[in-house]
Amino acid sequence: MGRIVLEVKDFSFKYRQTKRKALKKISFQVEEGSFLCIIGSNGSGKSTLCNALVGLIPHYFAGKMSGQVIVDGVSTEESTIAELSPKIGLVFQNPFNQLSYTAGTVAEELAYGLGNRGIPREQMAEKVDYVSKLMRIDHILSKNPLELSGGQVQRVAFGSAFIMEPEILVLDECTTQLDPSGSEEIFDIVKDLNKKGITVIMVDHDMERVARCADKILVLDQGEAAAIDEPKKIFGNPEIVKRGIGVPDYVKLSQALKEKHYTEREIEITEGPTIEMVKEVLKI
Ligand SMILES: Nc1ncnc2c1ncn2[C@@H]1O[C@H](COP(=O)(O)OP(=O)(O)OP(=O)(O)O)[C@@H](O)[C@H]1O
Repeated sequence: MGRIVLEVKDFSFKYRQTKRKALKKISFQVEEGSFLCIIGSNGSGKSTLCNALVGLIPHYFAGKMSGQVIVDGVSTEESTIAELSPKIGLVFQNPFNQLSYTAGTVAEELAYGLGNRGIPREQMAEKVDYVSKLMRIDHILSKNPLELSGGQVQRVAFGSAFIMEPEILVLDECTTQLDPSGSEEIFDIVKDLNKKGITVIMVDHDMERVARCADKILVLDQGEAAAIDEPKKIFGNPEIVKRGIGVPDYVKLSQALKEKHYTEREIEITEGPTIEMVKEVLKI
C-alpha cells in the first residue's frame, strides 16, 4: 500500500442554513498517486465533500462540522487555505466560481494564485505559457476572462488550479461546460497528470469514464459513504447499484447476458479493463 496523502475521519457537516446534515460520518483514505472517483445522485454531498477536502469547509462555508480531514499529515481545520493550496487544489463544478474577478486578462487570471504565492515574474510567465498550451488557451491569453465562452472559462478554471501544482487535484464535475471532445481532451490531461504521480479525486456522472479511470470509487448516498472499493466491485454489487447511481453499459450488458445464462465461452470478449468487470458481474 502506498503512502496515505489524504485521510477523512468520521467527518460530518451541516450547512448553517439547512436542517439536514450534508455529510454524515464519512471515513476513507486516499493513497498517493491514485485516482479516486466520487459518485452519487444529486444532493448526495459530492460538492460538499470536495469543499471539505480543500479546506473551504470549515474556512469559507459556515456550519457545524465534526471529525477531521487530514491532508499530507495536516488537519485542514488547523491550516489556512493558503497553506493547503500547494498540497491540494480544487476545480469547481461552476467554473465561474474559480475566477478571481480582478484579472483583466486570461494570462493574469492564470497567474493570480502564483502572484499570491510570491513566485518571481519570469517563472510565472513560464508557468502561464506551459499551462495555457496544455489547456489549449494560449490563443486567448490577452482576452478578458469575463468575455469567454463557458467551455473556455472551464479550461481557464482548470488551468488556474493546475498551475499551482498541487499534489492532489480535486475535480468537481469539471467539464460540464465542454462539448464531448473538449471533455475527453481534459480527461486525457487528467489521466496523464495522474500517470505522472498527481493524486486525483474526481466527481463525475459519466460511469463509463469513472470505470475507465478510477482505482477506487467512493459512493455517496444522502451524505453517507455507501461504499468505497474498486470499480469492478462497486459496479458488480447490485446492492450498491440500487443506490441511485448510474451503471456503465457493459455492466447492463453483462447483467442481460447473465439473465440469459450466457457463459464466458459463448461470449467473445476482447481485451480491456472492462472485461474484468463483465466477469465480475457474471461471476465467471
Ligand atoms: N452552500 C450551501 N449552503 C447550504 N446548503 C448547501 C450548500 N451547498 C450544498 N448544500 C446542501 O447540501 C446537500 C448536499 O449538496 P451537494 O451540492 O454537496 O451535493 P452534490 O452531490 O454535489 O449534488 P449535485 O450532483 O447536484 O452537484 C444538499 O442538501 C444541498 O442543498
